[in-house]
Amino acid sequence: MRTPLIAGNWKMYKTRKEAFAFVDALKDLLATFDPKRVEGWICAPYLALVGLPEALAGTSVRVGAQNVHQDKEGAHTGEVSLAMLSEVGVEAVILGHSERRADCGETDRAVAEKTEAVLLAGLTPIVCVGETLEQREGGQTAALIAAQVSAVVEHLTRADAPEELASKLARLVFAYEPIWAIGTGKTASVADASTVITGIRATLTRGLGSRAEAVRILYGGSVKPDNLGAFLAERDIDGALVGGASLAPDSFAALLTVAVEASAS
Ligand SMILES: O=C(CO)COP(=O)(O)O
Repeated sequence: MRTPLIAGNWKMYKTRKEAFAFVDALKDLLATFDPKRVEGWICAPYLALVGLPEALAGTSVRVGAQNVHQDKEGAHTGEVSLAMLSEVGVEAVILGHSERRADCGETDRAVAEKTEAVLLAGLTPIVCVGETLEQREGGQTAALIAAQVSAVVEHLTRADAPEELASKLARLVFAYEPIWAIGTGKTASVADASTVITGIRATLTRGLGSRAEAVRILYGGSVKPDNLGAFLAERDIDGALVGGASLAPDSFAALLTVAVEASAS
């Protein structure tokens, strides 16, 4: 049984002051219920990460980043390494978000290398895949998503991959985020999301065999507390990657509440 995961992606929102005010308010809300049966993650901008895990201590909410460089260190101006993230208590990293693929030209290859680096460093990668509206309307969704997922799996399982990687593959998380559903208020239908996510698991199974069963696959794109339950009711959808609705403490807590209820039913 896979543990449901609700990951908030704050994107480029919240100063440090705002981030810590959010945590204070969230802790008050979490005092009244225990979201232990689900994992909650807040993926904050870099500057807000410092001190955030300590501020969340005592809750079951953990902290992630939104990107990382794949190299251990080096001449990469403006980049941040896994050692730097680990040192401040970051445990997960969102990789290959469509906004980074578009804004920063991040390729499938770079996303695959970052995924390997994150796994080897003992953190959890949340690998994003998704199609544009044009690609969906052109009937390319299934092939495109399979290619994005395969690029990662083939890299992780290539002949010369480090041996220790094999034992870490079950910690992978994928997020299916149709680009046209991000920040638009228009979600994919539950049936469409489920079809794509079932396809992702099939691609994972071809590459990883039985280890694919442990991989969690999230849906992302205009998820709110009132539509989350329908996605979580699907067998292959293990949680959500949430932008806008993760920014307010009450709606993030409401998302966790829905996930707890879904996991109990
Ligand atoms: O991009 C997203 C999360 O990574 C989704 O954003 P919204 O929930 O605001 O649509």
